[in-house]
Order: sequence, then C-alpha cells, then structure tokens
Amino acid sequence: MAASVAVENLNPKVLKCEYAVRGEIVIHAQRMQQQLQNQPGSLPFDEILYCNIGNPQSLGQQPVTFFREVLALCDHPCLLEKEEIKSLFSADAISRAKQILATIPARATGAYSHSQGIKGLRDAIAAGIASRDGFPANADDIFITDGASPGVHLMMQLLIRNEKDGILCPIPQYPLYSASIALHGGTLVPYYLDEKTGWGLEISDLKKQLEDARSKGIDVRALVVINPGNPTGQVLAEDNQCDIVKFCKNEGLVLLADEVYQENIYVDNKKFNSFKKIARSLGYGEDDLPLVSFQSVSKGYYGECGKRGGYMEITGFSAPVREQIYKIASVNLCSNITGQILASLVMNPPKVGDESFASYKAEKDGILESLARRAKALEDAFNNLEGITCNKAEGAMYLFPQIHLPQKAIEAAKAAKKAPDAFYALRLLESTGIVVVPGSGFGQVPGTWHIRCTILPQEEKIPAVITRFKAFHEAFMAEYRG
Ligand SMILES: Cc1ncc(COP(=O)(O)O)c(CN[C@@H]2CONC2=O)c1O
Repeated sequence: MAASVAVENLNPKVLKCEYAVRGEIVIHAQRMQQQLQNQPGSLPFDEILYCNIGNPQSLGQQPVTFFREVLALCDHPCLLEKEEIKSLFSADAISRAKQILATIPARATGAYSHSQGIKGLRDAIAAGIASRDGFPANADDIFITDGASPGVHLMMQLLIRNEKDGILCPIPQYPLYSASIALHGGTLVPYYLDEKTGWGLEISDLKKQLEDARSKGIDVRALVVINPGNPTGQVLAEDNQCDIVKFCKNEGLVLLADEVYQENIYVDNKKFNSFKKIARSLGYGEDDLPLVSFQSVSKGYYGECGKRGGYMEITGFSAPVREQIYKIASVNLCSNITGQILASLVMNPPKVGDESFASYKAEKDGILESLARRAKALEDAFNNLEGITCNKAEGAMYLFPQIHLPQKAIEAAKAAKKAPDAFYALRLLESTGIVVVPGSGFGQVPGTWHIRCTILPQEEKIPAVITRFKAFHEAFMAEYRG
C-alpha cells in the first residue's frame, strides 16, 4: 500500500522552508563525526569543529554561576530549608531564589504559568528594560517565550494572511525569518545591507524596496531589523536607528527589532541602543509606532541556548490586537519556567554591592573580552588570506567573510550542482573538520559568495582553527587559480 504520508502530499509551505544553520553541511559533518568515532584516524583531522551555530556552551563556555545557583534553588526549593545551604550557595542567590519563588503560585516551577509568563518575572524583566533604556516598561507588554524564535513565529503568524503580505528583511538575514515567512505563506521583501560600508542600512534602499513591493501588489506589513546583526556583526549607529524608526512610522510598518545580541558589543565606538529607547527618545509613544522587541537567553555572555528563554516586548498595538496576540500565546499554554526565570535574571543580574557582583562581573567580562579577542583574531586571519575580505565583527557572534572564488572553482561547483560557497564549505569541512555555513544560506548580493563562521571555538583553539583554515584555503586557491 502506498505510504499515506509522502513528501508529495506534505504542506508545500514546509517544503519551501529552508534553515541553513543546520543544513546539508552540518548533516555531512555529523556523519563524519560518527565516522571518527567508529574509525579513529580515518580522516585528516581528529575532531569536528562546529563553527556553524551560535551555541557557546557546546564549545566549552561556562554558564554564569549566579544564574545557575538561582535556577537550582528554584527547581528544588526544599534545599532552602537546609542549614548547610549557606556554605554552598551565595547569600544573594538564596535571597533571589526566595524572592522568585514567592512570585510563583504554590512556589511550583512544575506548574503551568500565565500564558505571558509569571507576573513577578515579567515585572522584573520590565524593570530591567526600564533600567537599560531610561524609559518606562510595562509587565503587561512582556510575553516570555521559549527563546526568541517562538516570538518571531507568533508575530509572522499574526501578520501574514497570504502571499500578498510582505515582510521587509535584511539580506544577509538570519534564516529564521525567511523560514518563518515561508512557513506562514508570506513574501520576504529584501533590503540589502551594504558590505562596502560595513553592512550599513540605507533608508533610500529600504524605500526603494518598499515601493517596488507595493507596486507589485504586496502589502508590506513589517520591517525586521537585527541589531547587532547576524550573520553580519554590524552594530547600527544611533542616527541610522532614528531614521529607521521614522521610516516605519511614516510608512505604517510594524518594527520587529531582533536584539538578541544586545550584550555582544566588541568595539568601543559603538554601543547598543534598543529601538524602544530610540522610539521614546524621538517622542514616539504607544500611538505612534507598533514595535516588537525580541530578547533571548541564548546569546550575550550567558549563552543559555538549551534553557530556551527569552521574551518579546509588544508596544503600540491596540487592545483588540493585543487580545489576539494573547490568544495565540495561550494556545501554547505557557513557556517553560526555567527559561522564564533565566529571562528575568539576565535582565536583572547582580548589582554593585551584591555578594555575587564581583564574581558575576568577572565571569561576564572574561567571556565578552575573550569573544572580542577571538573576533579580532579571526577577522585578521581572514583578511590576510588571498581572495578573502572580511568586515569587522562589531558585535554578535559571527564573521561573514566574502570569498572571491576563481572562475574555475565556480565552474567546479556548478559541475557538482552546488552553490559555489556551499562547494567551498564542503571542501573546507572534508579537509579540516571545520563546519561553517555557506553565505547562500543567509542571502547575499547575487554573484558574491560568503561563509559564516562563529567566533566561538575556545580561545586556545583559535590558532589551530586559523592554521587549518589557512592551509586549506591556500591549497584550494592554488587548485583553482585561473
Ligand atoms: C538574530 C537571531 N534571532 C533569534 C535567534 C533565535 O534564538 P533563540 O530562539 O535561541 O532565542 C537567533 C539564534 N541564533 C542562531 C542559532 O545559533 N546560530 C544562529 O545563527 C539569532 O541569531
């Protein structure tokens, strides 16, 4: 009997969806990793180096002690009754855990919570936002989510009615956006970041792309901005942000501000400004601009990807629309409580004077300073190689070098039925065990080819990554030089 379920009879939106961060190169790497385990010594390297995904703790980064102390105590509250607890946990972690448990009905982290998240934790998140921005934030505007991803999907589900609804997205973009737009049957309206100006965003290009889409009957609903950028690593200048906010207000667009890398800033001449702060600084209030700000516990210096925590702050929507957003959130009942607690902690870390502040700050600074050194070392290494140009990683966790491939390599890729950058990434993997994502997985100016490489291998491994990469690249270019 023919299979009742086959690719041919699946939802075409699922078939259209792509997510390169865990695509064909990574699948091939996992097969090679299995081979290394079964047949040690059978490949020209002894380990696979996953530089494809922003997953810091999988590459050895340690979690922040204070956050984990609080999580442990919240998940096993009877520990708090034991006398020896004082010798095992810091006093401020103990008091923070008690404070958090007091906001959880029945002190039960195993119970469903409010569909937006536990009110006391949303209060803490709102207080953290207000402290960061210098403008008020409201707990009722916060939806705590299982990472930023579900928040993005929820907003695409809300805004996209059919393929005539468009979402303006940066190119290169983080493929959650193209995947979610495809899954919800909408249209991605691209705006190109300018590699020559450090991935700058030109309002004139936004306007041109918007008008072009509208001329084709596309109802453009929203503008996605990823700041700091993934895969591009740029941090937007404040005046550029002001122009973006004004553009959205003037064009009647929802601003979807992806700010998951807000703590990952590596250059002294840039700082993170939330779009909420920019909008309020321009005098725009609730009635001027629908703005959704996404945050996550997966990035920053905490890197708690697997705990699945984050939030979206929703402002500028009418009460009836907010009710619809709440309704969608309630279908999933609630996000996981560990992620909720962690989201409140990253927005309210230890302060000066707290017992844990010194150790917390040492851990935080140590991680961020090391990330900055790794970013610089890899950027310099890429720029010292023939046929590679690489913009600075001002923030986030990635470098996105352009590979100027010889024509012969492009022809070889064509013969292999692969995009040139995927062909290059596969050869890199097979030769060195280094896993990167081809630029075609993020979108790029036609005729340019890139790879995305994380800055996450532990610092002591970076020289080996550079050595291996350099040897491969020089051999590859020699093989295909015209
Ligand atoms: C810009 C951006 N937004 C949202 C997310 C989703 O994060 P969470 O759902 O975990 O909160 C990521 C994850 N970064 C992916 C995952 O690792 N590498 C990446 O490019 C991201 O880079």
